[in-house]
Amino acid sequence: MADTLTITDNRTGKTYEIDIKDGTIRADALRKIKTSDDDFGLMTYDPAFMNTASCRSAITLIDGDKGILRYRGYAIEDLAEQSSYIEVAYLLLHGELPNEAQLRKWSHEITHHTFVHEFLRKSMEGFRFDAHPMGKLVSMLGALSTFYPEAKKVRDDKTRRQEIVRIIAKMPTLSAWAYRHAVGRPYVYPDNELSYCGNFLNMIFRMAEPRFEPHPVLERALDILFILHADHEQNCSANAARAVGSAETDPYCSLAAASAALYGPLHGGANEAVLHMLKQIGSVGAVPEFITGVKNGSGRLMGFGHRVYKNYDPRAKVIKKLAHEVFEVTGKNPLLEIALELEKIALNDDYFVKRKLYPNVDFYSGMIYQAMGFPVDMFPVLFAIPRASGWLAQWQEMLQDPEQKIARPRQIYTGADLRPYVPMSERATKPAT
Ligand SMILES: CC(=O)SCCNC(=O)CCNC(=O)[C@H](O)C(C)(C)COP(=O)(O)OP(=O)(O)OC[C@H]1O[C@@H](n2cnc3c(N)ncnc32)[C@H](O)[C@@H]1OP(=O)(O)O
Ligand SMILES: O=C([O-])CC(=O)C(=O)O
Repeated sequence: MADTLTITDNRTGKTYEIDIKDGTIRADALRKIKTSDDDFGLMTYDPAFMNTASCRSAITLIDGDKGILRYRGYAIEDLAEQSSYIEVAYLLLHGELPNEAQLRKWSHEITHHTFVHEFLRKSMEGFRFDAHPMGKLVSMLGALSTFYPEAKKVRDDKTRRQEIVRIIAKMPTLSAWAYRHAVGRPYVYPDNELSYCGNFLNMIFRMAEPRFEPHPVLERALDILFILHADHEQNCSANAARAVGSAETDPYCSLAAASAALYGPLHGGANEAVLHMLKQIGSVGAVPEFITGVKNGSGRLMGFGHRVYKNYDPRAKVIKKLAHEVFEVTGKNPLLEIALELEKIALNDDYFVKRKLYPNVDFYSGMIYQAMGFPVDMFPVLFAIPRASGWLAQWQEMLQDPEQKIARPRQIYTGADLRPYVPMSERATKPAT
């Protein structure tokens, strides 16, 4: 339903009439009301785009107040229970669940692109022994672009599909090699007989011939975690993938940018930060004092809070339940008790209740990864592997949207007015900084 909003600019006294449709003001409605060359028109000031829809998307729906997450209309809980990560990746990218033949073809294609060029394996050797695996992954994704110059044809449907398959296939290989480099063990090549997660676990943990045999509960748990992490609409890293991709940059570099965004502790790096926080707290008895510190500004409660969810993150609910199933096999992660106590106290504390701060996807996932034997610095990498399918779905949708243009927000200029250049001899002397 169309409606009209009348706005008066206090500075110029001009009045503007703006069309609103379905609760949304379109930016072109603002642009069109520019009345003369010395009129800058109207602009929205929305730091971090908290109230600005940067795109239209049919991929993922979040209802943050109700704690609902759906991929292409399917509830995340149903997908976690009944689907597989490879099927979900297909769903995100194609819009529909695959039939049997489509799934077979899709899995086959991905399985047969898992190998990466030997030169990349060698370039891993250039990193320091203690390099963070996420730093290595970001670099390796950028480096991959140099092996596939044809990927620059981003407007070509066939090329795009080829690169999508390659990236989903190669993410586990690069990630596993980043780990093997850190621990000084020989790299394990992909095994095309194995499932997506089975192959990844083999490349990570294999110590002797013929293969690493994961416990089926743990292999399935990893697959469920991959499903839960696959997409999350316009989060910081998807936004980075779209923004960089909007310049028609190739998908490897666009995903390197997305991975760099994910690396941050306020985003995908939070799973790593949660583990450090729980270790630092050290005991259930120390939780109340830690919470008091957070309320007094000592730092944030990592794994809590979300830009969109003002209710329990539905992924965290599934992960919390999954943690108990995993611990039946691995034994309980001793940090679980501290996490449960943190959640209990926070959810009953006015500070967190008033701000609607609940556990997010990163709160419990790390405890599962740790129980499976992954080192803490691999946690953001474990997030990036499945998120690649979401980034690629967002990137593809952006390129296919005829309304999408290069990402280029405006600004409110707060600097000096025009002033004459000051010769060096007339500048005030200040000590060099
Ligand atoms: C996969 C993901 O990316 S999920 C998110 C992972 N990140 C984390 O877990 C890090 C901890 N959480 C946070 O830093 C934030 O909640 C974010 C970054 C996720 C969301 O941030 P925003 O939507 O910008 O919320 P904002 O920073 O404005 O916080 C709103 C209020 O809640 C407080 N707050 C938000 N999160 C937390 C937290 N985890 N611990 C303590 N206080 C918090 C803020 O201090 C602020 O309080 P104020 O109104 O008194 O100033
Ligand atoms: O949506 C967000 O802002 C962060 C998040 O939970 C995700 O990317 O999974």
